[in-house]
Parts: sequence; C-alpha cells; structure tokens
Amino acid sequence: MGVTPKIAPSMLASDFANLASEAKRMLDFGADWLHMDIMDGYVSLLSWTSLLKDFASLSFYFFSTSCFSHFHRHFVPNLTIGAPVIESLRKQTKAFLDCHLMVTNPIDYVEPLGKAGASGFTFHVEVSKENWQELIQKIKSKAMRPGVALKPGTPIEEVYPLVDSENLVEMVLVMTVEPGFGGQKFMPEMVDKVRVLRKKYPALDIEVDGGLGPSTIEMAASAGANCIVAGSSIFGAADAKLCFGKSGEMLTSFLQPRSKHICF
Ligand SMILES: O=C(CO)[C@@H](O)[C@H](O)COP(=O)(O)O
Ligand SMILES: [Fe+2]
Repeated sequence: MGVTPKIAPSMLASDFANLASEAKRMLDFGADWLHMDIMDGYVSLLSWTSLLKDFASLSFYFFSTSCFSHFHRHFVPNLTIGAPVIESLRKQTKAFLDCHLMVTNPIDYVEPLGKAGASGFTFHVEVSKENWQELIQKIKSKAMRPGVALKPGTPIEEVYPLVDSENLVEMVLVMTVEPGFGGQKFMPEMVDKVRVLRKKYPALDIEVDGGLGPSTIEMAASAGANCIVAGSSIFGAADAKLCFGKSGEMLTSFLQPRSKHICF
C-alpha cells in the first residue's frame, strides 16, 4: 500500500498506574490512536482447578460449573478496563480512543462508552451475529466509529455482510493472536485474511492486532493493513520514541527493508 499505516499503541501493555502519562508519552512520540482493550474476563476451567485446594473453593467450583452459562457470558479469560477508565483518560486527552470490545454483550457497553468519550467502538462478529445492525446504529448514534473484529478461527467471509452495505462498519480488525492477552506470538496465516479484505475493499480501514513488531509489521502492512496495533513491542522497546517518526508520523521505515528499521 502507498499509505503510511496508523499506529495505535495498545495501552494494555502500558503501566496502568500511570495511564495518563503513558498515553501522553505515546502521543508525544507520534501515535495516531490509542488502542484500548476492554475485556469482560472469566476464570477458565484450568484456573478453577487451582482453586480446588480447599473445600470452600471446591463448593464454589461446582456451583460455578453447574451454571454453565457462566462460561458463555464472558468472551475472554482476562479483565481489563471499562467506561470509567475511558472517561478518566478522555479528560486528559483529545486523542482517538480506539476501543476494542472483547466482551459478550457489546450492546451493553455502547451507552456508557459513548458517554465516557470513546472514539472507536470495535465489537466482535462472533458475539454479534443476531443484532449487528442495531448495534452499529447505536454506536453511530453515540458519535462513535463502528468497527468489527474477528478471532483467528473465524472465517473472513463472516464480516462481509457488515461491510457490504453502506453506513455499516468503517473498520475491520483482524486478530493476529487469540484475544485476551498482550505479548503473544503473531499468527502469520492471518495475513491472508488481510490480503483478501484489501482486495475486496480498497478503501476500508483494516486494523491488525496482536504480536505486531519489527518482524511482522511489514508483512501485515504490505498485505493491506493500514492500522497497526502494537503493545508489548512498543512499550517493551528500549526507546519507544524511536518507534515513531520525528514529525509525529509513523516512520515508513516499517515498510522498508529490515536493515533500515530503527524501531523497537
Ligand atoms: O486485543 C489484544 C489482545 O487481546 C491486543 O490489543 C493486545 O493488547 C496487543 O498486544 P501485543 O500483542 O502487541 O503485545
Ligand atoms: Fe486489541
């Protein structure tokens, strides 16, 4: 692609105790968006087994597992932030807050996140098969930008209906790791999804999320991704400032041969 991709540091990898200053640091370096991962957290079966050490935990385990729906009410095995944190951060910055909703009931988050000052609202297609039209309408009515995300195992065709008609989503987020945690390994086979999407929708915003860093950004961007989420690679860099261009634009060096990279 001829365009320089937007860079959205994933604030999940930041020091949450200093979120405002971390956000400012990224924006000063030239970040285009701030990526905010909102998760609804469950305790996985594996974690439950570790609770089996005493009787109280055992009773709790059986109670919880008998309520099987428990495991359906949550999208990912991690818990992060919600509208109150977005509201606090909004008081500190006018930046585009790119919210990635890894939750089972995204519709419940529209009102609070809209009020809190979220800019983008990207929900998962896996949990919105029934009500995506209503959801998108509500997101837009709160002046947020709708996007749809898909997990690695979800076929790309599932997002087509959400992009095909006018006034629907403005961005597709292709997950390049399983949702839930930062710091995972990029799944190169997801790049095909980006390529197919870019061919079908030349003007669509395509975001990639998970495991993006110096060895993977080029692959994703040359396949057509124009929004890059990067958490641990930026926050873990010896000098995060070098991940961004001098004048506040992301360095095109990501798209140049590896030897020229000065990032990370
Ligand atoms: O949505 C997610 C994880 O579920 C991401 O936004 C990660 O937070 C990206 O972190 P890195 O893979 O870049 O460390
Ligand atoms: Fe994310």
